[in-house]
Amino acid sequence: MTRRILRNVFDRADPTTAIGVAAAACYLLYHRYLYRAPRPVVHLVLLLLVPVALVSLFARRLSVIQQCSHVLIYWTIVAALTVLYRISPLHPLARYPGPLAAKLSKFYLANLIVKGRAHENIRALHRDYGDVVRIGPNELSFNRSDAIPTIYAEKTMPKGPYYITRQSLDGVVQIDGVSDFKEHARRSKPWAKAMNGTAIKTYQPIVSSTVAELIEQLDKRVGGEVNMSDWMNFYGFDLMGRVVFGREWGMLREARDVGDYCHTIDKCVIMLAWLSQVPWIYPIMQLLSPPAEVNKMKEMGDNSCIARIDSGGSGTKDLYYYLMNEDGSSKSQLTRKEGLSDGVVAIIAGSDTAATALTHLCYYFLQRPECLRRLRHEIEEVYPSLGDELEDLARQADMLYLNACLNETLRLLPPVLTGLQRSVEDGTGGAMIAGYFVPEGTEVSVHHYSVQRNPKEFSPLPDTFWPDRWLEQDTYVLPTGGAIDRAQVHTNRNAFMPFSVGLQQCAGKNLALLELRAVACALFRRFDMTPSEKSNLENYERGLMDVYVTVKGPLYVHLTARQL
Ligand code: HEM
Repeated sequence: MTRRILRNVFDRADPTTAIGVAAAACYLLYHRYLYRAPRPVVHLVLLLLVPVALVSLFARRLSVIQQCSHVLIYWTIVAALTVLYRISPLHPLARYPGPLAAKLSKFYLANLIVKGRAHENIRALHRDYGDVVRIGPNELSFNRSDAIPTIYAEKTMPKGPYYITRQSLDGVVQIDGVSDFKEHARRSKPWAKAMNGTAIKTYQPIVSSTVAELIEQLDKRVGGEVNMSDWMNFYGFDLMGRVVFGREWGMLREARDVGDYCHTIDKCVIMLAWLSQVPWIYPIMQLLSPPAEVNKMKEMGDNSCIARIDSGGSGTKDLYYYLMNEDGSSKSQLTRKEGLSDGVVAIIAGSDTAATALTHLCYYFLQRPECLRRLRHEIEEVYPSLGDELEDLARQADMLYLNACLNETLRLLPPVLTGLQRSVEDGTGGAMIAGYFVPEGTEVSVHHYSVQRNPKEFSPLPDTFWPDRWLEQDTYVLPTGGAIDRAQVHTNRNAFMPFSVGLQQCAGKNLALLELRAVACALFRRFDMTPSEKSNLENYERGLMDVYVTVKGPLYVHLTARQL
């Protein structure tokens, strides 16, 4: 009976109209419910099974070629409706300006990522279009410090679909991809314990001995040419291996990228940053076998974590000791899979970012040697005896000029340049951000590379390395010459967010600052640096790739030992 009715309907219905109605329904489903990275099976059903099944119902009236062309019509209608709606005045973000290509598709941002220039491109968009720019069909970028608390600190906006790449095939999410606030609170508890004052004190001897090894190696290379970018990577990696698991990578000792891990991580982050911009592709990619680099990165972390978990703990108070609750002092416990996943995060999040910040610091001192001389003066004042700066790291937290130099480096070139996407959740009715109404279902972020160079937040000379802006003084001498008084210097600390802000900010900030200060004090006290013939300082910034974290090029210098 039903079959007969259906046959009657399909005998009378116009195939093109039927396919058009089905395509419109498919579009509405995607638009209303499925725009956030659905499972591959949903694409398969809606984009393949539905049109193929539909044309097969008309098989008696359509030739094979006509059937194929009707499937094509279906796809074209879905695509056309998507495009038209995105650029129409009916779209909830229609009032926000931005390039046409960005309004049409996330491939616009993905393309910027592949080229590595997203940080500069988005800044240019803010210059052209204003403080709030539509950088994706459903995405806004803010270049305003008053957007920071609402987006990051008020616990109302969870992480956006960008973070889908933090999810593994078996459903475990790395801590930096956990969007539910309650679940995040559970996952971050062990991190808080691993980064409190007591834990940090236990890491200090490890930091000191790793810095000492770096210095020893650089000492052997005095008079020659040294790629500081490589050496900072070796340091960052070795330190994280030791602090996190007590593991020896031996990069400083062997003066090379042992296991090719630094290089592998760079390749992985480029791939993941691209995929994060088009999150609907990620579940499809997960069905394929992962690229060799991803396997290698996973293997590197897993090898260290599995050995540690299986041995029942080492008893050494390193980061993993706290993370895995090896002393049993905490009620909440990460599962084995969560422990594996966060162990890899610790290595990657901690090694690469710190190495990048230190290389940038060297770059700025090459540009402004007078700043280096002033820092050295402060180091020698705080540590009159050589060697103390390696023994007593606690004093470094209060070194005003040192911290001003680090802030200035992290302001101009934060190691995480673009990203930190959050969502205005469905069902909230939208949100007011910095005086702008943002409808629900919108992804938002503050572009910290832009906001940290915004003249309304940092002036004068927002693009110049000028550590003095972080100091409280009555008068300031400008790097361009001339003096200005305090009222003319504007430094908005609330616009400074290299570690992000709020509950989901960098879990390793305290350790990061400890290691940055330690290297700066020991390195610049002992060595002078000049750019080598191979290094073209003007091209250094142009060579940086913004792939969420920064992939940096070489920084060649000549090292000279100072008379101490
Ligand atoms: C200069 C060095 C560093 C910088 C600039 C930095 C920056 C950041 C930023 C911006 C985030 C927020 C990411 C997001 O919301 O998408 C983050 C998260 C994180 N960082 Fe760092 N980081 C640094 C060093 C470290 C170190 C040394 C560790 C520790 C091993 C670490 C561990 C983490 C973890 C676990 C998260 C995720 C936190 C969460 O989602 O709760 N970072 N970092």
